[in-house]
Amino acid sequence: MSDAARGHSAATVYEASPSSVRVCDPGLRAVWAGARLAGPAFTVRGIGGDNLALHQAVALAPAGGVLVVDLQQAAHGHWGEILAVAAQQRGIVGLVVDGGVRDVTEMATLSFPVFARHVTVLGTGKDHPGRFGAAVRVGGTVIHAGDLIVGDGDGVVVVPAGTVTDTLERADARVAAERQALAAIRAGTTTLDYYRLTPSTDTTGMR
Ligand SMILES: O=C([O-])CC(=O)C(=O)O
Ligand SMILES: [Mg+2]
Repeated sequence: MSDAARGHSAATVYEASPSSVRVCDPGLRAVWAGARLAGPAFTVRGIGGDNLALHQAVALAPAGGVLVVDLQQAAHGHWGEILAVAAQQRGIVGLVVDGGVRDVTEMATLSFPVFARHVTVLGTGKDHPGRFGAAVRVGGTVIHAGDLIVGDGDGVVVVPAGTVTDTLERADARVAAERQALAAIRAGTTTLDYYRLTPSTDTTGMR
């Protein structure tokens, strides 16, 4: 994972600041096992079933950026090996797309992280230019250019740009606290005792 989220997982980033971090719906998934990314959003709105906007975006996005693309959930293979190699050439960190992609085995081999709603071979047109830098709706949530995107095997979360520093500081603190909890649990403390949880159900008779 890149330094943009200091190596924190999507779940840690969310739990660090649940009132500000937004969660994409679980239909947006890593298309290969182990894919993870972190970086500022470069927002793209294209027309579902057409991928000219993606070819443009690869040429326009800054190095270190994550392409965040609204394609209206269209089940077409808008992105594949060719675009992944082109994106890597430009230093683009990964892709989050509310639509479909293909060539997922090749993207795993390239280690290019992609989060998408569909995997499908169906091809696209190349006729409709995109819009760049405006707010987009992806994974059921509104994402602005510059928001921090963090994706891994648990899904994709969005940290509004103005809250990144605070959220990552809280994430650091949460990881430190969880390290202490894990040490205590490995030493035999129950999670009920460690977190001072009082079950409301009487389980004394259950064996
Ligand atoms: O046809 C396209 O542009 C999508 C694709 O499969 C690739 O990038 O390899
Ligand atoms: Mg291809």
